[in-house]
Amino acid sequence: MTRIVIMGGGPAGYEAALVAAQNAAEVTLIEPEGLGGACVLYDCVPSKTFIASSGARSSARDARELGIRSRSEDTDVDVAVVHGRVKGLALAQSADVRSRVRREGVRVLTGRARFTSPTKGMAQHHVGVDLADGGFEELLADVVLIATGATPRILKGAEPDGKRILTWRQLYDLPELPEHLAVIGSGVTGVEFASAYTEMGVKVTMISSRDRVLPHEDADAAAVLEEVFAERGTEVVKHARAEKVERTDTGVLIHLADGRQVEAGHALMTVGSVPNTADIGLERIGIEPDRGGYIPVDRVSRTSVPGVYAAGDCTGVLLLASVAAMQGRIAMWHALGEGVTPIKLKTVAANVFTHPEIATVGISQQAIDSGEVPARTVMMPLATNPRAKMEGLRRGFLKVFCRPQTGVVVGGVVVAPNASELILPIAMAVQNQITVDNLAATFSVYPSLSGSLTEACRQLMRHDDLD
Ligand SMILES: Cc1cc2nc3c(=O)[nH]c(=O)nc-3n(C[C@H](O)[C@H](O)[C@H](O)COP(=O)(O)OP(=O)(O)OC[C@H]3O[C@@H](n4cnc5c(N)ncnc54)[C@H](O)[C@@H]3O)c2cc1C
Ligand SMILES: NC(=O)c1ccc[n+]([C@@H]2O[C@H](COP(=O)([O-])OP(=O)(O)OC[C@H]3O[C@@H](n4cnc5c(N)ncnc54)[C@H](O)[C@@H]3O)[C@@H](O)[C@H]2O)c1
Repeated sequence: MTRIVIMGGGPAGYEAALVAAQNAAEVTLIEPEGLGGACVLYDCVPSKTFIASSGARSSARDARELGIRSRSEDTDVDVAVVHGRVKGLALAQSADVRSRVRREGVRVLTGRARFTSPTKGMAQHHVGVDLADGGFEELLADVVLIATGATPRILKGAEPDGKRILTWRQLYDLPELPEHLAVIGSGVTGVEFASAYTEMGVKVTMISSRDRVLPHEDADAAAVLEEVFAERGTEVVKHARAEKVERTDTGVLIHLADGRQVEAGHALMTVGSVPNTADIGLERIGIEPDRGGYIPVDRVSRTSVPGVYAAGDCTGVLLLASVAAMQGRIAMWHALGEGVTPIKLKTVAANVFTHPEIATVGISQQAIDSGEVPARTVMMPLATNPRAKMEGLRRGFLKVFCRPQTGVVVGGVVVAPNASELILPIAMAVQNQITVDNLAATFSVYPSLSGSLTEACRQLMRHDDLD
């Protein structure tokens, strides 16, 4: 029986454990915090639960435009209930994962793992576990999966104190909503929290080191978000690199690299993450992390050392729960000799959970505009969609990209309140190489937002095949 040891119980680790157990391996999973990992306990699940509450407040506000009013004009936020719900749901989800992996026969150890192999190049790997109860156990493994994830990056001079200067993991311990929150860093994490707190009625100031928010996402989508921020009074301070965050009597003072200063009540640091790869004994087996500390892997999750795989955020390959889980499963299928398709990043659908949401899949507009990928494009504003009008949606759009000659769909963007759901047909088209003609001929419900997808595809059909 193949002995498999998995370091880390996040989506990469626990999904791998399930696959390995189902394929008759002897599996031990080591995790110090709780199953589901940082994803379930601190990052993805809590933030999306908080965003669900902020979305409920937005719906109450937006309902007024549709003629529905509550007796009081004010919508109160019960922070204790919101935070309690966030933490409770995370713990419940973690417990669900724990019972699922246990049911499959996985041995779970609560502790911290590291390589303890005496020399490099051994056929079997030694993994030492510093157990939470103070004990130590050493395991012998034929295959090891490193799935240790990442933690919030700490900016020197802006060390979080959990009171006024916060990482996103400390937000749900605040006794009240901040009066004025400065969000430092305008990547996906930063804009999701900026949007959620804006929708909660908090005054928010975004500190963006670039000329726009979401520098790595679709520029038109980022522009929509900036419009919404402007309409809701959320200021975006651009070309602004925070150098230091200082505590004051009433809150925080943020010192920017160009000498500007921004005052706020609380500062939320969303300046990226660092992989948890420093203290796991990689040097003992001969794995050299890259400059960012990430573990290099190939498309079936192999590291440079035979029998050692890595998956998830510790590899730096698209930091998404869905990708982490797929890398973990692929690693196990490969290690156990099952047929496996290498991971295809161009088919990954992702969503930014702002208000409105931004969902993307496949080739980006930027890759097309730069000439890197030849494609025809269409952009349909939702404002012309009948269902959007009925729902009072003024902003948002849908983009579809296809190959110039064949019409095969290669990518798309959706900006809409439920973009995370609307992206699926485009993702299916990209994954299965479906053409715009096929999508155009598909019945969509009338009236529906997805009607804009079939309409977009009809527009892309109108072309000269001899182009
Ligand atoms: C605020 C936020 C929101 C996000 N929202 C989304 C989202 O909506 N959708 C999405 O797809 N992705 C989202 N992500 C990204 C997603 O959370 C990560 O991609 C995902 O958690 C990666 O899974 P993982 O298994 O690699 O690592 P993690 O979930 O980080 O799990 C790794 C685990 O390894 C454990 N560990 C560390 N060191 C050791 C050791 N030495 N021994 C044993 N165990 C160890 C840790 O305790 C941790 O529990 C979000 C990220 C952030 C920061
Ligand atoms: N909905 C989701 O799926 C979701 C949500 C959150 C995060 N994630 C994943 O996590 C990844 C990381 O996102 P992230 O936003 O945490 O990190 P990031 O590294 O993408 O963004 C951090 C931002 O902070 C800026 N920054 C760094 N130092 C700064 C400073 N001193 N002052 C001002 N700005 C500074 C950087 O320029 C960057 O734009 C994403 O790419 C995504 O894959 C996904």
